Amino acid sequence: MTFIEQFKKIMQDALPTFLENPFIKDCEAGRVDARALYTYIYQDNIYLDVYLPLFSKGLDNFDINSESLRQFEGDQETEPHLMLQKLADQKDPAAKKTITKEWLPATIGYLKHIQNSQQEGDFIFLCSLAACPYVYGYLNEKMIESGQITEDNPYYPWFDFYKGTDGQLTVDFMKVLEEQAEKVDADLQSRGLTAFYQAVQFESDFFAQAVEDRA
Ligand SMILES: Cc1ncc(C[n+]2csc(CCO)c2C)c(N)n1
Repeated sequence: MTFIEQFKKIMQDALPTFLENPFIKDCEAGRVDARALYTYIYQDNIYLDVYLPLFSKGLDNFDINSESLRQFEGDQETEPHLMLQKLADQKDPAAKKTITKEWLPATIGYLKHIQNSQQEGDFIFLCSLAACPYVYGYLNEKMIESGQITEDNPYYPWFDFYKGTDGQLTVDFMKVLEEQAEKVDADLQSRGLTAFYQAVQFESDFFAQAVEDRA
């Protein structure tokens, strides 16, 4: 298996975990839990404040200038957040005042994981950064393809957004990873896969924590 095939295998194996995730299950059922959505958006803003500058650094390390990857610099994901916020506003705008302003555990854990990966070197760092685009691109595409999210689902625009924008992003990111993987030894490759695997788990925890925070 090539390095990228192993990445894909990790993602495929993780898919059932995402499909059982309470946040994703709400989406699939078209259920709107306003508080969970406001919490997700709030935590995601915290996450992106730290992640996006790191993402830029990760790309700089390898002189990556692909347009599809660079377009995310400084983009706080306003568009997808507004899609979820609209659903929450229609359902229960008062829920917004009840969300916690603290950094939740998966937000902290995920960001720490990426920062620890950065300490381990450029290659491991890049692997840990890859889960963010890969999970959203893969999961959202799969759920639309399989008919789990159809056009009449209120979350359809959100799923379609990531499916649409991240197809090329994932392709470009994987190309860079494959090129870099060829330059490192088997031990580093395996540590890179572990860093990616752990980041994928944090993506799932990140969704779930928004729902688990229900009072
Ligand atoms: C926790 C979390 N993970 C992934 C994304 C999606 N996302 C954020 S930036 C970006 C492009 C660069 O990786 C993508 C796909 C998110 N919003 N929140």
